[in-house]
Amino acid sequence: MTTTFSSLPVVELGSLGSPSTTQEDLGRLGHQLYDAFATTGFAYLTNAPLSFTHEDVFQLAKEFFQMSQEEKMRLAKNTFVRANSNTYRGYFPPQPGQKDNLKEGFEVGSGRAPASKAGRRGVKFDLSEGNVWPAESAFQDGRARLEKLYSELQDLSSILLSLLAVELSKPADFFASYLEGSISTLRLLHYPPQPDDQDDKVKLCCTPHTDSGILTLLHQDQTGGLEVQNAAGDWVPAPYIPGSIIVNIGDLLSQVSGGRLVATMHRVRTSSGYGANGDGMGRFSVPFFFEPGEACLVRSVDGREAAVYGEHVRRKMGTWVEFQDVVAVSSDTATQPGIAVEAY
Ligand SMILES: O=C(O)CCC(=O)C(=O)O
Ligand SMILES: [Fe+2]
Repeated sequence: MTTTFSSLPVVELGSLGSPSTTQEDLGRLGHQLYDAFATTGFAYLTNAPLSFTHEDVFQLAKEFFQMSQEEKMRLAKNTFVRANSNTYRGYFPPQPGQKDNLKEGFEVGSGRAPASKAGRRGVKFDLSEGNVWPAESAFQDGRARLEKLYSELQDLSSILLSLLAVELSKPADFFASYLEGSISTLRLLHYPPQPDDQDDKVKLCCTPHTDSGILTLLHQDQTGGLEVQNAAGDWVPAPYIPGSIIVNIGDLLSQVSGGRLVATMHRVRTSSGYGANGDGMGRFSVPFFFEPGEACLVRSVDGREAAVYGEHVRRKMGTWVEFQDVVAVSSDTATQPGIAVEAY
């Protein structure tokens, strides 16, 4: 159960990167994380052991979205460009019909070659497919930087999960099987600036939802707009705190914990301005979704719930805006060669 929190707790992770960390330090961190996820479902993490600064991450996101639309559409999922074979990884353009979810994104998986193509040919969404990348000339060493960021966020998720396992009275390696063939997703998001209508209605660029999976690590820029719902139904702002990332848990981890931990509703309001940096580019965020392997059998700590992870994703996909039927794309993109404009 969430509480009537009015701000998100802050968990200081500095000791994780230190060679003198003791078991006691780790135990303390585990308690703090458990408390945060049991009451709020969300926390700010400070001093996370990442080699990337906040600026590095958003520099990377901006470099990606500033590429030409043509280069980005070359990476579009085949929902948007019939000629492309990527079904699950890659670029999705803003969909004008999605007024409260207006965003473009780029999704990257582990990049590991899938064990076998058998049984995967012809599936509508291949959850284990490889990544697609912009041309080196358009994105310089962006691929290497994204792969490194992915790997550091995967390692951090794995450490956080081992701390949580202990809090759930399980061995620290309780979640180790989730790492085998893990299909975690690193998503770059850009919410383009929106016109400032002169009325009092709340305007959203990401509608209320809970994350569906295990653990999310979110980098957000200084624009603000992220809000988290407390037990009273109030939307509590979760603005960027310098040097922090946000962590929250998804529906599946809530089930795994036997309901001890909560997956909390959140949304993003559009800001009236044009992004915190006054650069007129809108808002950027970079969520990383820690995910088990497609074939991973996910069990609850008290042996009740069980789901095969890939099946869980396929069940949830219908609720993800990026995978809802694409009825139209903008006329700009529709006139590009090779782009199919039709429902699937
Ligand atoms: O953009 C954000 O800050 C949040 C995005 C989000 O909640 C999501 O992609 O699940
Ligand atoms: Fe989310």
